Amino acid sequence: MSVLSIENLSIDYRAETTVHAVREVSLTLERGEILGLAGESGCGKSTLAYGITRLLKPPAAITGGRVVFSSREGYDIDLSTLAGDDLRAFRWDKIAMVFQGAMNSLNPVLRISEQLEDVFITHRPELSKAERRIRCGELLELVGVDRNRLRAYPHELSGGMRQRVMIAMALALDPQVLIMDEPTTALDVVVQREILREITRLRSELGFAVIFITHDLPLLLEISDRIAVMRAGLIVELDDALTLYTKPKHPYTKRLLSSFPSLTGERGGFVRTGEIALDVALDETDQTVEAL
Ligand SMILES: Nc1ncnc2c1ncn2[C@@H]1O[C@H](COP(=O)(O)OP(=O)(O)OP(=O)(O)O)[C@@H](O)[C@H]1O
Repeated sequence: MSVLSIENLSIDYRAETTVHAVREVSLTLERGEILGLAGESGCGKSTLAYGITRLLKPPAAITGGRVVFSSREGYDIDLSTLAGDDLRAFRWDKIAMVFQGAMNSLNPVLRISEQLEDVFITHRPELSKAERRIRCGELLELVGVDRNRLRAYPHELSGGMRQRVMIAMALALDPQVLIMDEPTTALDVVVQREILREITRLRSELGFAVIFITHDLPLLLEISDRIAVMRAGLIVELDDALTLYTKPKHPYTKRLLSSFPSLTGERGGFVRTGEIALDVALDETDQTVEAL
């Protein structure tokens, strides 16, 4: 059962010359799956993410296609029919996003509690102050941050913790889809692994689907159920992670795979076989830390 269906979506940047950044992309996101979107810089990954959520600003324009959301309650919404407040509400409620460097978008002069509470004040006005407080504490603990950090200001938290706060904020309203664009790229590798583990755990616990965007193919092979490979605005290959790794069809996918030595070396430690692969990778990072 799909939760999101992208049908022939095309997006142009209409600057001095027109760039066809996304070209008739069709994809379905199944309920509860992690779909990885891979491809080198400039291939259109972020434009696609912004297009799905209709966060594009001029000179970007959707020139064709549509995105349909199928709720777990059983109704469909064509996102192009939403505008203004409806669209904003929809974004937090049903589809939430975590973008690269999102942690830097926390307001430096407000405590974490105020920023988390804001989401509830705006979208769940029926909650009492006490209920909001409880929810905020629960949310922080959900992403592995102690609830006494609610009183902290952003600068008092590490980058990894701030990114966890952003993930908590994205999950506040129990969305059905989470779009993550390079959410861990700015973090060191140990923190990155911890956060990825958290995302896969939360996905199993809460059942949301994820579109995970990164140029880091080894990382995608670990965490994704399926992977779409994008090149010059087109999806050139889409398959389950293991098949894509073991039997890539498109020459570009083969090239992309061979550009990561960790994938072609003897160890092959990055091959995804579910949680175990992630644990192995984590153990390896732990050992590296110990060795240091
Ligand atoms: N504001 C803009 N005006 C004109 N062209 C743009 C604009 N933003 C992006 N593009 C072009 O659209 C194409 C897709 O860019 P996009 O940022 O979506 O790629 P990406 O795969 O997400 O890259 P990265 O991983 O570097 O973020 C590129 O050719 C880029 O140069």
